[in-house]
Amino acid sequence: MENKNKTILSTKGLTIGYGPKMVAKDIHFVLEPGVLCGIVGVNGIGKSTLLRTLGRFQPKLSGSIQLEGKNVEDHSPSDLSKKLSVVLTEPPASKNLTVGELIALGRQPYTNWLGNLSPEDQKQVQDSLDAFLLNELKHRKCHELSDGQLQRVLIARAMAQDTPVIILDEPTTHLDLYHKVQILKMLQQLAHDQQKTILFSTHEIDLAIQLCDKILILDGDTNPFGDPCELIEQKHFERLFPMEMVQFDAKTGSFKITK
Ligand SMILES: Nc1ncnc2c1ncn2[C@@H]1O[C@H](COP(=O)(O)OP(=O)(O)OP(=O)(O)O)[C@@H](O)[C@H]1O
Repeated sequence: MENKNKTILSTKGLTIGYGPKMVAKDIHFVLEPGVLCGIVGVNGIGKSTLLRTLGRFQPKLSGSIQLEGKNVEDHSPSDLSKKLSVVLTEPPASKNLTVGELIALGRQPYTNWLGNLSPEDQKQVQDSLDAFLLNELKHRKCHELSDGQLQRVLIARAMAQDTPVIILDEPTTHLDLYHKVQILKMLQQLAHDQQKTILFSTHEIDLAIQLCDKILILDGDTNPFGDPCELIEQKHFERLFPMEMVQFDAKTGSFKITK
């Protein structure tokens, strides 16, 4: 399943932040095609800042980000839009569009300036509608959707963009447990079946442990990265929250309130 020989996205000694303000440093990870990777860490530790930096929405402070063997800064904007798609937490400005129209926007990097869809573009849009169970909602306006439905549409748009790397900021926020699992399983399937590299931030640590191939823990110190089982064995989850409040149970891979 995993392609062990080919790195698609990696960071080395990456420091992120805003102007003079450093948010996190020493971020190292290496991701291959077909890998689902979760980023976890306490509120304000820098998960969104990292994703925004990887997507080039803001500059890194130091270190390197390599995308397909090239510094991410050296990709032209049009090249980048064919390599990396980003789903951020802000709702799209284009919520007045129908589901089909919003997903078709994912094909923008490939269409002419009129935005005409070729048969290949239409196939990608249809495949994305199918994969995220959106056919029945195709003609609905996006502002009429529930949070869970809208989240599926945004991910389907990223799938239609057909980039090897997809980055998502908290794709399961506001969803009930069933729909959190549904979204994460869809992401897992997209990663494994289509060899996409998918990186997302989440507070659902127990679900990430069960579903992700890799996890990056932003902890304000060494930022461990690895297989969920490895990270459990190395007791990294135990150190995530103050023990007097919550404790990690390595047997079940979940957190329990300290009595
Ligand atoms: N535009 C900004 N300018 C300056 N500092 C910012 C900006 N946006 C966020 N920060 C700060 O950067 C730090 C990291 O924020 P970030 O949103 O990346 O954390 P997070 O891990 O995603 O948090 P959460 O889990 O609460 O979403 C915080 O201290 C935050 O206040």
